[in-house]
Amino acid sequence: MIDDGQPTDTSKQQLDLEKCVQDIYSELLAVDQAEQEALLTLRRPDHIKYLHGGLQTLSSSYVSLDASRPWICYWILHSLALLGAPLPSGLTSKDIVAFLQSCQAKGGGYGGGPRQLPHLAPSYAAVASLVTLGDPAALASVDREGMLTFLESMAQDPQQGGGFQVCPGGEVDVRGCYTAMAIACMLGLDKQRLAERAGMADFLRRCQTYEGGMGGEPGNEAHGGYTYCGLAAACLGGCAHVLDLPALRRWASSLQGEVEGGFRGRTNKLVDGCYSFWQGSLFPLLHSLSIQHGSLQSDRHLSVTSPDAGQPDSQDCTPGHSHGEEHRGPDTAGSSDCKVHAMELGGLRDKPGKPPDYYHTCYCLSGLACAQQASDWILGPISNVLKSTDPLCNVLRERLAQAQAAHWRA
Ligand SMILES: CC(C)=CCC/C(C)=C/CC/C(C)=C/COP(=O)(O)OP(=O)(O)O
Ligand SMILES: [Zn+2]
Repeated sequence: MIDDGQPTDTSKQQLDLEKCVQDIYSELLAVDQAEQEALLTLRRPDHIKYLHGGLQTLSSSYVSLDASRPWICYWILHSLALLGAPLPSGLTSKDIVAFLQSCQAKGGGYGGGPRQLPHLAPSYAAVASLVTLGDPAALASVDREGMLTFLESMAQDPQQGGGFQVCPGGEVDVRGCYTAMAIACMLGLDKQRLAERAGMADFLRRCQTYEGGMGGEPGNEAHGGYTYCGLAAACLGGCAHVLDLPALRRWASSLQGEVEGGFRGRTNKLVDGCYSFWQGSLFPLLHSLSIQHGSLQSDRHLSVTSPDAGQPDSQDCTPGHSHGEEHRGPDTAGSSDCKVHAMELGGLRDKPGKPPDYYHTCYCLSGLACAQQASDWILGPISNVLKSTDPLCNVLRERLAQAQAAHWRA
């Protein structure tokens, strides 16, 4: 493209965003310590209120996200779990299990809504929701046998390129690999056998690009969401050694916003809160794979275990598109909207100037939890500390351990 010196839409948005962040910093510096602490305090009650509002109408609303109802359920439940908050009054775990049950397909797997055909992405969201709920009835509501049959039927012939299709006739991409592996991990199914059946190691190897990140399918641009799916799937399937991990780490580091902080999803795009998880969680995964000093351990399987899982099956838990519709196309960040305290209603968002949504609330909090777990240092008051999440399945570590123990006993 010829550079005519005129700012492009993206570079204008970038400048707006940088100005906005500078305003926020100046504001922080201008106030005394007590006020600074208030500005840096995670507003739990507001976030919880916002999340509760979304769950109460789960079975009747979200017509425009009709194929994403288990996702909405997961985003809200996991956000509440990270915040250590209960379900809203008047809604029980039983109600949510019943709703997800209505999305479970006859032969196994979950659709995006009641009576829809099964798809791997809402299947992941439904299983992760049930693990997050944590009670025995929630876990028992999953047709594990049926799910295994569904997962096996999505595995593609390695001779034809391998990988997992997301639904019958659907795309074959790294989301398929990730959701199949994460579901198998949460349900205590044989991940290794599934990964081999789909020739997953070679499929994932071919998704890594010259930049070091991974695209959705071989030949596609490297993107944070797909790189998370690719690396986490490789870790879960025990084949991370096929990836060029130092290159992946360099790429992920290079996508940090130098001025405004946070992460962007791909080269030359704007930072966005949800990449705090998609990109930010790559580092704990890489750390666990022991490439800290630029060299890999000689162990071929490079397992990552959930440190506090500690259950018989946890050794085995080695380390959609559902980017909410509201995510697309960043508007110009209006600087009057950009003050730290401007958002009064709870929820987290893509960037200043955007409205909050459940998807961004979930992944901003998940990214924050990963960052808190990775260091001894907490930004803001100690009350900002969130519950610990498993960076592979992105459910609370304690709930994953509980689910795995339950399968072990069954
Ligand atoms: C568990 C699971 C199924 C995860 C899905 C992972 C994920 C978020 C994939 C990325 C989706 C995508 C095409 C984003 C680009 O949106 P954009 O062009 O609006 O954003 P950008 O400008 O930031 O690239
Ligand atoms: Zn986003």
